[in-house]
Amino acid sequence: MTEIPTLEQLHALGAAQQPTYDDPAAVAAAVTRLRTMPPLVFAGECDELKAKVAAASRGEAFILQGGDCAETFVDATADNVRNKLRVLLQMAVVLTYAASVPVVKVGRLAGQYAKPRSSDKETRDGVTLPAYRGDAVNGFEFTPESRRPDPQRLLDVYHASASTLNLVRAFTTGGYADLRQVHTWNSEFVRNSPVGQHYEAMAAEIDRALTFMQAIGANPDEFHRVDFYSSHEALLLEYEHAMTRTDSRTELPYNVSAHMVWIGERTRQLDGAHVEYFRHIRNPIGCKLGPTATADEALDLAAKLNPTNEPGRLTFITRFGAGKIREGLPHLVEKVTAEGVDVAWVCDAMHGNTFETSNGYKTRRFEDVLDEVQGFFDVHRALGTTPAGILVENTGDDVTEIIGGGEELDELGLAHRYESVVDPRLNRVQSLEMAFLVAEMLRRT
Ligand SMILES: O=C[C@H](O)[C@H](O)COP(=O)(O)O
Ligand SMILES: C=C(OP(=O)(O)O)C(=O)O
Repeated sequence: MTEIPTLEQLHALGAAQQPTYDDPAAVAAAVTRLRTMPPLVFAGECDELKAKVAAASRGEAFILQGGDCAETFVDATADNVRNKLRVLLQMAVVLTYAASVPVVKVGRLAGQYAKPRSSDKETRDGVTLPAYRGDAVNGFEFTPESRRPDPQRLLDVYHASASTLNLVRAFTTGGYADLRQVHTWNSEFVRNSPVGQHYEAMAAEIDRALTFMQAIGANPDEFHRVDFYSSHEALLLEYEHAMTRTDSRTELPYNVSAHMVWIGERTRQLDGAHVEYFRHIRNPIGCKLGPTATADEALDLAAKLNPTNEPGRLTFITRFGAGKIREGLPHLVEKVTAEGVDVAWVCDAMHGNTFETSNGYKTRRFEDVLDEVQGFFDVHRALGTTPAGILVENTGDDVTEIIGGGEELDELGLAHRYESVVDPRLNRVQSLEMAFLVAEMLRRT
């Protein structure tokens, strides 16, 4: 169980969604180099997150997992990282204050560079090239050179993730995330929107509460830092395997490229390479479950991924779509619960709600995203089980990728600032609106 299978053994099981490299020696060289790189996270931090996920599964905390669909190297800048962190901090403070529950903050960042795709190829104007699979694999530009899978990019992922995580650690421990900065996270653009004003009013209440707590002797340093964790889909076996190390405290293997890693909907085959890899690492892990997942599959996955039923170890991230969740989720949750399986249920309100507009943009409706979260809460309330968190794809910028929301963005408005390289993300205002609405749902549970 603790001995990690070799890369060759994993590939022999059949690994879905892997790039086809044309230079095996260059792949081997990149893997060898990665194996020498220092860890990006410590095993003890992963254990700490596991304990928090366990608390969320008992209803004592709530997980907010958010960030880009796909990070890009060019966007790994200080401004972008700060903006992403800022919107997650704002969402977290809204959820914490409005629902009176500790929020476990997990970024889809510092490693979210590889994407599963529906098709291996993309055709434009009669030209067919490999599909873009994330900056970890190839470039977005539609040229043969750019779309060629390049193993050197695996090392670029490491460096971009290291600098992102370094900055996140500086922001979250160095004062930027201090609760007394709650007003400064409300940037000009958001402040002028109705939801921004709602946030300002709440921030003023938080200020008063903090002043009161200080007056009665609370230590202000308690508000100075926040715990923030990194996560990504562990898709590329070469990268994830090379970033697996033995923890010196316990002699157990951990993926040290992120605190939490998850298995995607397209790579969760019970006998496939990803499940085999994941069952060996000791991080808290997620597994996506879409509308085709059966309760028996979920039970088999839990038995394989968490045979000792360790609390906080396994999160099932459901992504049914707004139209299917009320019908599909109850049976799954009921059966898994009846079997005594310890799991945290998180709602990915994005991936079951994607569609293409008539003007060619991949988008989602804000109302569908919310409806899926509402369905998730409804199902858990009806069954007496615990909604442990939400997963969103969002950004700290004012992009126009998801229609609807308070700004009533329509299909034509998508063209204004559509920047995602794969799936559409909630912008800053939509993220904040969502936080207030979810806080309301959470308060009622
Ligand atoms: O983020 C999820 C998947 O990578 C994405 O939805 C796949 O998109 P595609 O259908 O455009 O390949
Ligand atoms: C690809 C993703 O989701 P899914 O595996 O659920 O399609 C994702 O969360 O980036």
